Amino acid sequence: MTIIKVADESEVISKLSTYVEKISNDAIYNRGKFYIGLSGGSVLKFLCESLPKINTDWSKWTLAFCDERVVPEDSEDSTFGVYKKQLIPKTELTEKQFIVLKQGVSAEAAAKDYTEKLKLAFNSEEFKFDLLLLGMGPDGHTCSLFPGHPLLSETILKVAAITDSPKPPPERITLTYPVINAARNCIFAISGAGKADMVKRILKDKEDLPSARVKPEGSLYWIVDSDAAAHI
Ligand SMILES: O=C1O[C@H](COP(=O)(O)O)[C@@H](O)[C@H](O)[C@H]1O
Repeated sequence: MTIIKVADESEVISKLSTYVEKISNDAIYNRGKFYIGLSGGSVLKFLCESLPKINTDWSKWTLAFCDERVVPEDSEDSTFGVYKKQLIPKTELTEKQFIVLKQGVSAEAAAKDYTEKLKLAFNSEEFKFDLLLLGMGPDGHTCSLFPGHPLLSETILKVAAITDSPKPPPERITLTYPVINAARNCIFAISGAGKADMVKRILKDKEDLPSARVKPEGSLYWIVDSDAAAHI
């Protein structure tokens, strides 16, 4: 694990640009494609600012979601809805490159459908992402994997439904650890004093919280600004 401490949110954003540019270009050079998993919450804002700055072959990108809320695409809670408005117009990406949630079905049906879409995208039963961009909530959750939730032990499903998310909205789908931990790279991007206690509990005290269970086969990076890193 590599912990990268930076001054502030703007440096989190520029560090993210550097890493995503390098990892995407390495993947495209070595395998001709780049598979990335995006998160919502604060990471969404960081990515909408950092991704347009990078130099890459956008046509080789396939973008999926580490988690997504089961809401209409035009809802402000829809993670894809925000990327559609705030990222796509600033890059050469097209909507077709995003693997999106099926609309108008239950969380369980959406998770099954998302699994099938990932099988097609990867042309495999194994979903090996080049990069997952992750956020961490103040309770230590990542993706839609929350402390104490039974989904933390999921080993069969690759994409699971959750209908009792403690953070609204309650219905979501999420990648599970077998997929997360198969990734070639995972990056957490964390900013602000509101995350400082949890950053300490995970990175210093090594508490067994959802974000601490991200231990990919590949590389793990935590980009943390000085407010979030205040206690480590
Ligand atoms: O609900 C969610 O929360 C986490 C963390 O969000 P943050 O705003 O505290 O950074 C996010 O990573 C996840 O994708 C999202 O659905």
